[in-house]
Amino acid sequence: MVSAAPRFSTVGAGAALELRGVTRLFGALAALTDVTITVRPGERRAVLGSNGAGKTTLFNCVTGDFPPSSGTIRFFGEDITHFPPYERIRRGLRRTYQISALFPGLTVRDNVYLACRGVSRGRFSPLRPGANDALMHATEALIQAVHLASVREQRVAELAHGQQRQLEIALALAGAPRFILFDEPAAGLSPTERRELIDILTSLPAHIGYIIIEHDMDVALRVVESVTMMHNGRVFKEGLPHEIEADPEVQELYLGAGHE
Ligand SMILES: Nc1ncnc2c1ncn2[C@@H]1O[C@H](COP(=O)(O)OP(=O)(O)OP(=O)(O)O)[C@@H](O)[C@H]1O
Repeated sequence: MVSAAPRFSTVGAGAALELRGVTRLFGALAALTDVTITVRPGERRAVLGSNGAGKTTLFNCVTGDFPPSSGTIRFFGEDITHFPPYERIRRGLRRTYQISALFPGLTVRDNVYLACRGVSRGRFSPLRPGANDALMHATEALIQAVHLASVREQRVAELAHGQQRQLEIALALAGAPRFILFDEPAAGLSPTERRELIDILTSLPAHIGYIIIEHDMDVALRVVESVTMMHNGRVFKEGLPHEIEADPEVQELYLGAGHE
């Protein structure tokens, strides 16, 4: 049955991401209250909830943009609760944003290249023979992974909205991530673009786990194996996609009237 208890907990060293008792206050407002979530390596999880449920704050706590007021966050066993964002990135954590973080005047290829260069930390030093080849190879592999090979020389400003979202996924994939936080990647996509997105997400290498915030249930429940439902800053339910979809309380709260 679907329950509010941390249903998928595998407490201990085996977790990719483990939040324990995470609370985040903004003044008197508790955006998150005592959130405990455990995600296994390679696991794909949807975080659902109405507007204001605390989903983005959850991401901000994990990335370090807004650290928790209390509680702990472990990433592959390491306590990262107080790490700055770049230390988390260095350990293989990535995030996409609702608002585009692309360079609109540059080509698709240059955007991906810069992302690979930015996270390479000298691994692809241009001063070493063949280093640039390795960077170009990584760039091309990511362009292929997000189905943008036919527009690799186009400027980002000329791309369709869906292609821009695909490019954001390529940037998140730069530098061998272990875990990605996807913030509403299907927002504003056409039905065709959504199908493309589902295809890209389900084709990611199996070792890359992710959490996806997504209001479009058709997308969210197709690309994950587990769901955490949030309400008023707390974990409300956890379950398998089909359980969450069929749950009367979830339907009442989230799928019913009033949800955007
Ligand atoms: N920087 C902030 N300062 C003050 N309050 C904030 C801040 N960020 C979030 N909040 C508040 O915390 C609560 C949770 O917001 P959050 O953005 O995490 O929800 P959400 O589930 O992501 O919503 P949405 O689906 O609308 O993006 C809301 O009441 C919001 O107003």
